Amino acid sequence: MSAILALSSRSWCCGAGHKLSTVVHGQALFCSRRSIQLGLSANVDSKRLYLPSWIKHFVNCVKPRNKSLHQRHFSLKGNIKQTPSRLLVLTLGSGCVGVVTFIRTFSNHAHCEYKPKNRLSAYEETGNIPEPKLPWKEFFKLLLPDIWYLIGAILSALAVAILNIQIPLMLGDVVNILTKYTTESNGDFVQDIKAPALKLCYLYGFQGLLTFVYISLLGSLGERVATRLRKRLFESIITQDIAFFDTHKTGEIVNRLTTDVQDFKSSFKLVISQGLRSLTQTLGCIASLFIISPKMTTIMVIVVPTIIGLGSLIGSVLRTLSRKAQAQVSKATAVADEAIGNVRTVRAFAMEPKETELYNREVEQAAKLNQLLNVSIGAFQGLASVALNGIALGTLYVGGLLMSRNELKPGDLMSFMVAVQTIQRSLAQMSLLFGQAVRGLSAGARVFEYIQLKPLMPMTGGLTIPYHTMKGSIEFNGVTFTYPNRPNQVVLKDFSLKIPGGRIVALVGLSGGGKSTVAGLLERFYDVENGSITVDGINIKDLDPSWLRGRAIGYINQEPVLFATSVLENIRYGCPGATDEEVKEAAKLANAHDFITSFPDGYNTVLGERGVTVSGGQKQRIAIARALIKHPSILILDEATSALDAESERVVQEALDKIIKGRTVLVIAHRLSTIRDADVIAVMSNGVIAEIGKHEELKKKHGIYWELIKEQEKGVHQQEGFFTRQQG
Ligand SMILES: Nc1ncnc2c1ncn2[C@@H]1O[C@H](COP(=O)(O)OP(=O)(O)OP(=O)(O)O)[C@@H](O)[C@H]1O
Repeated sequence: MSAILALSSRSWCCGAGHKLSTVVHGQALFCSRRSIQLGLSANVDSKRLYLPSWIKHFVNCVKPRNKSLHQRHFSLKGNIKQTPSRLLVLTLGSGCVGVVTFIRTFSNHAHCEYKPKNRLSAYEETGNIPEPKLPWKEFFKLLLPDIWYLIGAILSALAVAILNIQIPLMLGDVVNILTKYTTESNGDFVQDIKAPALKLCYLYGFQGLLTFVYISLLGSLGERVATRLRKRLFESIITQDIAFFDTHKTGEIVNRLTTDVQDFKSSFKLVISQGLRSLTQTLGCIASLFIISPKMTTIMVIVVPTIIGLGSLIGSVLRTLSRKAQAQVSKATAVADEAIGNVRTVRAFAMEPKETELYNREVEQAAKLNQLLNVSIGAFQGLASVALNGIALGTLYVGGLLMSRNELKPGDLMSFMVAVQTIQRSLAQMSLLFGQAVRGLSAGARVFEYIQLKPLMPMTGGLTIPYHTMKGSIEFNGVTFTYPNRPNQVVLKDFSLKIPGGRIVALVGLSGGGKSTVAGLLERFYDVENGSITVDGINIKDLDPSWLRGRAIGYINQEPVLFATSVLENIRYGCPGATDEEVKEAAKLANAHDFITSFPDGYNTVLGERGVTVSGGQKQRIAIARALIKHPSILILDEATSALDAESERVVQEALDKIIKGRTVLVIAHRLSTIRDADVIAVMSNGVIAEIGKHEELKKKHGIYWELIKEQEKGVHQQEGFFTRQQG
């Protein structure tokens, strides 16, 4: 549409005024890559209007020659009646095409809605979740430390806008002098043009300088705010309750830290720079218009608000669409994150094609939504462009009429048109910014949603028990527990267990009986609903959680996770202040020193992501050293050896036997042979303790424990038979 308009306006006029048009448009644009892509058509629009040529055409039309006023009026009408009316038809026609495309794309989308029925259902957005809103108060608090950057940027952006309002007026003065010299030859042109031309030069110079100032200030402000936002978001995420991580996917969380913060930052910068500038220019230019011609301005004041109203209506549809598109991108990222994070499992099941298919499907769905969003934004901008160009044509028509009646000077019409074009460009930029602002607002709302999420459990604060007085006795009193994400399944029902200080208590039982849940509750990963858990008689809710987890309890589970750093730092993770010697001591106790020193880089050997570059047994012993270095009074061994082969199990078990001495130990084990010597064995079934006693006592009872032993012996025999058959 704009191309047609540009071509038509070119064909109207004789091509003069290009230089002037370049100067008028020579403003620094400050957009993100995305907004430039989105805004291409809008920017092209404004660049192709060649206003001075329009004016020249009009000046030619109305220039007093040898015609009567009536003749001039008639010829003007004839000239502008045909071409602009054709243009208006074309303009409105292309606008209709835009509307039809917009509606069709929406209806197409309704047909190809994709409903995954696989593991992706975990990422499905529940339709009833209310859209988060940006908490403005919180946001301003975050801005406060850099308020001077913001004030500086706003003031310089406003100054640029005010200069932009002045420029059309100055251009009008220049054009009036130029027009004077096209009809008369007496006078000093250089002298006459000097003052307004110099003024224009100063204005352009200042405009360039201030543009540099506000862009630099905003750039710095954006980075500082985004950094603060990321820090606060990460701190909030990492301190959330474990229940939060049961219901939120890693990819989705990471997306908020990366894409959402980035989108919010870009939008914020754009809205302050271009949005504020465009708004000021629009308001300022409207004031100028009133000064130049109140008649023409009145017409504009009626038309423009109607267009803005329609724009807001379409905008609300775009907001919903943008939210859907963002959620879908998060979903695709979450799929990739899970597949890459578990690449060994994927490889082991030869699921690469399935994972690729799954990811492709999600990415395509995201692309579809984003394309729809872009098309919709395009349609929106197209319509906005139609409206704005219509305004320009209308102004030209009315202005021409006033000129033909000598009610307006050519320079004034020039000023009016440049001001109108400034308004048009500003409005086009604002419509372009709208899409970006919508994205930014919902991205910001998503970021603040997590920042404001308050965990139910504190990270610090509460009682601590001095190391030398701590006995480590533990008591579960009538504990009832349900996982927050599965409220209908009661995992522990009135569960009671006493673990005297310095004793070893083993928890055994069928899979899913609630053994790991008991360990998790002792670590206070979750709070119990009914009953209590005490350490040395103190309810763990009254104890300092960071002391409880960081000092009092050492937790070793079946699948320890190591970090992609050196062995030394991995062990030191258990006690950040530990010396190298203390790290080595802990490694020796965990039977890890020898294999660590056999690595070419020894303790400085860097482990792969999640510790993939060491064997299962080695990983487990590094994890034991990491738990030991904090000298915990209580040890939880949750299936610590069950993932290991017989040889690794033996070495790890040796290490465990050494470290459990003098500590209160809760052992959870499947292999009953490993807990025979425990002081007490508790057999769990369906969330309660079904049997309790020593190994021999329980065996004699011929109950669940005895059944479990029989089952395991049968399994061992079957395994032995299998190997014998294989060898035979
Ligand atoms: N994070 C969780 N969210 C919801 N339910 C859970 C969660 N973790 C475990 N459960 C459920 O709680 C019940 C007890 O699980 P738990 O892991 O404590 O059993 P377990 O006795 O340790 O099993 P296993 O011997 O197989 O490790 C199971 O039904 C399990 O599905």
